[in-house]
Amino acid sequence: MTSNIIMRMVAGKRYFGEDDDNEEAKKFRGVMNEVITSTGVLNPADYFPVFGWIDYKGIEKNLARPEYYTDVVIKGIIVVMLLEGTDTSAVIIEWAMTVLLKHPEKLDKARAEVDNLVGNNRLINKSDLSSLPYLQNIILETFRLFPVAPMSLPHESSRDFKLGGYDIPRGTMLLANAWAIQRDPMVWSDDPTSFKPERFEVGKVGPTKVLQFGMGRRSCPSNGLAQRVVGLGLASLIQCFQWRRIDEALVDLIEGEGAIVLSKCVPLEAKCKARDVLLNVL
Ligand code: HEM
Repeated sequence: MTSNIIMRMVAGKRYFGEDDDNEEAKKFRGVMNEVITSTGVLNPADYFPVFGWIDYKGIEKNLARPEYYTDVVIKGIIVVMLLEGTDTSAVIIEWAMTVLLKHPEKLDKARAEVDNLVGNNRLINKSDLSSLPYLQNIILETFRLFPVAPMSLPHESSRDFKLGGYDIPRGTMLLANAWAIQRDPMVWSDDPTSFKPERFEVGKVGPTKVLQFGMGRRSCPSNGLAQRVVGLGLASLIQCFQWRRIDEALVDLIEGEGAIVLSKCVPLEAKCKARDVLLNVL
């Protein structure tokens, strides 16, 4: 879904779904897999320059270093949109479904909210999202516990400054540990490691404490698009299907390692059954 949205924006084409058997679609999916695998990894040389000199993991030799805007750079921008815009939204929807399957009573509450608002004879659309506060709180709580970019993206200090008593020289790479901040008991006093969408109910903790899109002038430029894609994606899954765990075992919350995007270690597997609304509208 997320790849199709971005590719429709970039080239007016879809490469997943009904028409996914043609050669162009196969080639596109192959290229995307390769790009996600090679750019999603953390490069140890960013943290310890010595790894760059010996080109540990062979990452450096694959890095293009463009000097000016060419077709290659423009292509790079499109690839950034695909990279930043597909995996991120898909991963957070997967985490949200994971925690909801772990807490079926919260899934029931979200389904009741969607059913009450939308009913049984139409599919949810983007104008419904602002009237679904519990769904929004579920998304916020998922972002809090499983920030898509747990260390944000690397920034660089533009001048010397002091932070927490440390001197930080100009040109230092700075990473904000959103994962730790969002589980910090000093900020989240009410059981910070538990999944509690209710903590964001009006009058309690403000949503601005969650840094899911970063902060400042380099924060995510697609914040609005991403919120709508994640909201509509998750709400549609809840509205259209009845979800169950594949067996009695609890769903695991184990995080994958070593990537910029925080995905699950093992992809979520679940059982689903179409709900009446799908039969009514299709
Ligand atoms: C759930 C979805 C998404 C999340 C959680 C997310 C999160 C982030 C975060 C944390 C950053 C780094 C901010 C910082 O350095 O302070 C970022 C940057 C960025 N994101 Fe997103 N993003 C999402 C979706 C998207 C989409 C859909 C696009 C494009 C279509 C996109 C494009 C970008 C770009 C281009 C940057 C770099 C901005 C810059 O360096 O100035 N993101 N995003």
